[in-house]
Amino acid sequence: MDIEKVNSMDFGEFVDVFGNVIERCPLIAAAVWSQRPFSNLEDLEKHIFAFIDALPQSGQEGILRCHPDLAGRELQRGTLTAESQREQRSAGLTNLGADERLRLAELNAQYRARFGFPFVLAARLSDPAAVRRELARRLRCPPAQELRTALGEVKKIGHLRLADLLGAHSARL
Ligand SMILES: NC(=O)NC1=NC(=O)NC1=O
Repeated sequence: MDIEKVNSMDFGEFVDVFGNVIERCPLIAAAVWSQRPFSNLEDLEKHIFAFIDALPQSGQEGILRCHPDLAGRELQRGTLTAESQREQRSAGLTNLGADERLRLAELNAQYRARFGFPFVLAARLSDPAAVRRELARRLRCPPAQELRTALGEVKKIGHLRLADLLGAHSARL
């Protein structure tokens, strides 16, 4: 899909296509649509990220809370979005042993209790051991710093999903 096609989309089509670039936050695509035309993938991505950066902290935390836990209940129940299912599978999280899954659930619960939002990490770039290591490490970070880190991961996930949608596998992360 080229950027001319993107710029020609009406509101409904644009939100249909880009509504899950940021997990379960179609409002972001809806808000960004009115800023078209976009010069290229990077420009579209820049507008999506600028919307996130401009939100108050409560809004940013709301975006994080739209993310399903890694190897959590939604994965077990099969209620993940298609993108999230693919990402979690590619990270090797769909066939963990019971003990590994329990360990992650405990760490996720500790993380959520401390920060008030779920642990978010671009799973596609990761694997079970790295997820556990990062979760244990970030659990000890100061809240303000952790919010920034988590939003950075949301952007990495968004970048990868956009690149898939527009077929431009840009190397930059
Ligand atoms: N809590 C999360 O990090 N969730 C996710 N990361 C991904 O890359 N996909 C997800 O669903």
